[in-house]
Amino acid sequence: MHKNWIAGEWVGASNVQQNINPSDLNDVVGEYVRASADEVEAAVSAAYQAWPNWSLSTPQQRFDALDFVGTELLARKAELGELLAREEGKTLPEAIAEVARAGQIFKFFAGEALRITGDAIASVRPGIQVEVTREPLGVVGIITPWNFPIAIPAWKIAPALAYGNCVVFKPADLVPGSAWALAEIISRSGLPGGVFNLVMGRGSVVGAAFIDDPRVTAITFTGSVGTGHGILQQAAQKQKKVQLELGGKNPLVILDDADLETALDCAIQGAFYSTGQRCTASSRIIVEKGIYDQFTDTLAKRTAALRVGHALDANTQIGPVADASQLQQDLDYVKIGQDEGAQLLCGGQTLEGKTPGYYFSPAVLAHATNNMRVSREEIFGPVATVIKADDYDHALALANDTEFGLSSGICTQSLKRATHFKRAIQAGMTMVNVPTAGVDYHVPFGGRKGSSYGPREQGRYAQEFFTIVKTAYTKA
Ligand SMILES: NC(=O)C1=CN([C@@H]2O[C@H](COP(=O)(O)OP(=O)(O)OC[C@H]3O[C@@H](n4cnc5c(N)ncnc54)[C@H](OP(=O)(O)O)[C@@H]3O)[C@@H](O)[C@H]2O)C=CC1
Ligand SMILES: O=C(O)CCC(=O)C(=O)O
Repeated sequence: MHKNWIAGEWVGASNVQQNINPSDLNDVVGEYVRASADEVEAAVSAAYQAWPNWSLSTPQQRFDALDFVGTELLARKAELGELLAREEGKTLPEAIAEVARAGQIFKFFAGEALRITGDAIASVRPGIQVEVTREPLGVVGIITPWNFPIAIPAWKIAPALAYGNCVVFKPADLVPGSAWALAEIISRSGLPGGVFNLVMGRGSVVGAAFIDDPRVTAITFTGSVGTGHGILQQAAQKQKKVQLELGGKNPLVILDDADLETALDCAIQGAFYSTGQRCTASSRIIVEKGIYDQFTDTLAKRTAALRVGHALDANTQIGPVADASQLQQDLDYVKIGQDEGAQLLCGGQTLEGKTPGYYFSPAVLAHATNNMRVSREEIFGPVATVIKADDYDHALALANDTEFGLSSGICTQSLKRATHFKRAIQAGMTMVNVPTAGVDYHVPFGGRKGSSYGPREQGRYAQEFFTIVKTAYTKA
């Protein structure tokens, strides 16, 4: 049985939940203890008490702990990748790559702990020196979703610790296994007790309890728009710092002059890999009218040929959907799209696997318009709409006509159009001849409009959220 890590000890025995493999519903990945409200309280207390000392820890101490975690994640990526694939349904190569990404993130932020800098600025008054420094926030509450069970925790926990904060971490209830494995490595990394705490369980119990606690200074959350907005309201009343990464309805624009193979690769990778369960997925494919029919026909043929199956099967390209409710959501949206007048060219159905699981064939909804619900709401599955554009200007206008603004992309051979698109698209990230999903680990990640709130995650920009600035004036 896998317990919670609170104040430097493994605790909890009651309220055990089973972690079920979405590729094989008979496979129990493990048993994990859900934290009680008292245990959440204990985790917050431990973090709050550990913080004064940890905030004064040396960059070397922080480097050593984070580097230890990164090294072990990289060394165990095959084993932990298998665990991740079993609990979330990502294919084994995708899962191993995600564990490696988590390891690289810990290594990156180990280095960042050594690179914390400030400014020395001449005062406008004589004899005074001004220093601007970055200080840790205190206790940071971390709430993560199920679709990246180890990379998203890594890119929140590693910077929080690197910049001297203490952590209370609540992973998604659906995928506690990778989070527990990460916490187990962190528990051996040399951090003093209470600096890092794991509290598994339902968001409505565990997450809600620490958001209200005045000792938690900041909350970083990735997940759905509705939950994110609720957390923001709750936390803002207590004047907490909040960072939200929410949904996307990411456009991939394909112009007549695009290299067709590149465009197809970008569309299939971006829309369907990782079973489309990425906030960066290319869920709206906007195609210029000159190549619309050829592109759409080829896309449908290639999508229909994708091999859906057990995440651990070497032959599988698309793993199962994460759970029954997500599967139902995908099926519902395919029906909604058809009812709205989009044409289902392939997929959109449940499939029988060799084992009982949540198998769903990737769906292409062609002749869609941008005002259909399937083009406006996040489906979070392997379902893409294909929308026809009259020309580049029309495609750009369609791409920007959304409440979201996370990722975006264009496939074109025109440097002029690519340059214009990069400037004019209203999104936090944009890609030229590269899929909208699958980002680097050392550069900023985040969106505009309804997709994000607060400073960027990842790369050195992460310090904007995880530190607070102090200005000191000294007269010698
Ligand atoms: N932008 C993104 O990366 C993601 C977007 N989504 C979108 O969200 C939809 C639903 O997915 P779902 O997993 O339910 O997303 P949620 O937003 O409900 O869950 C994200 C995290 O928030 C926690 N949580 C839920 N309610 C609360 C609360 N009241 N207080 C504090 N924490 C809370 C969850 O816990 P628990 O696990 O117990 O629910 C989970 O850890 C998807 O279909 C997709 O559209 C989902 C995942 C990632
Ligand atoms: O596309 C990626 O690499 C990251 C996607 C992501 O963070 C998400 O879906 O939550």
